[in-house]
Amino acid sequence: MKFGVVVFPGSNCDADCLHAIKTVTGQPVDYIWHKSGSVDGYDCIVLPGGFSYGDYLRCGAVARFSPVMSPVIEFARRGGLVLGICNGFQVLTEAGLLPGALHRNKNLSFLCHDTYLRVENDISPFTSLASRGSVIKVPIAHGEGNYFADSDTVRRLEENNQVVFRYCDYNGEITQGVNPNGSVNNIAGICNEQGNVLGMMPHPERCAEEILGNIDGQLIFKSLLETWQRRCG
Ligand SMILES: NC(=O)CC[C@H](N)C(=O)O
Repeated sequence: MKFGVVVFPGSNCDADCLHAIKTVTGQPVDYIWHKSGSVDGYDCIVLPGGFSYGDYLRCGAVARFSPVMSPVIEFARRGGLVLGICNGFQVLTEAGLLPGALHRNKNLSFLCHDTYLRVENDISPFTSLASRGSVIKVPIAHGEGNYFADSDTVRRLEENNQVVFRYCDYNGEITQGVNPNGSVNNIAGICNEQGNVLGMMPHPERCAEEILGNIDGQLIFKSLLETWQRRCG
């Protein structure tokens, strides 16, 4: 399985993603410069976190027009696996690959701390090794992570099982104060209707090795590999 990590001007989690993928999956992984006109030969494209184009206009609003995004959109439409983390999630909503938008955090502060996530969908390619209702601890680091969509869209996301991760407490309960940024329905990550595109605000690459004191983020990378091996191996 071959992974590609897109590098936009201002990406700052590209190296962490590449390292985590290589370490956790043992699979080949390349950087893909944002000016690239092709993503041929890759099985999973990762849009990493950061401050692409300095977050000008809105986070992800400029990166969405990078040359690489046309082949990424085409790849996603053909069913290719695409993972957007934090700024990558913002790029995916701007590109129309995922519905809704990421607004400024409700307290208008940049937030950088651990969060607990309840796995709501255990059949997605990104969570196939989890069980529904299990809880993982994954850090956030964002200023615009307040997920918003109109009520019809949110209803559709819930009905179609597209909410993959929800902010919760360490027990998996949705209690007062566990929603860090004001996201509607405590949404921390969603997938598209087909399930091959995931956007999540928390950073699994920052908690994927023992030395970091938390390996919960491995779930996403190991699930991707497991899914790919089951489908194509
Ligand atoms: N870590 C990130 O990807 C941050 C994304 C974006 N720059 C924000 O502040 O919301």
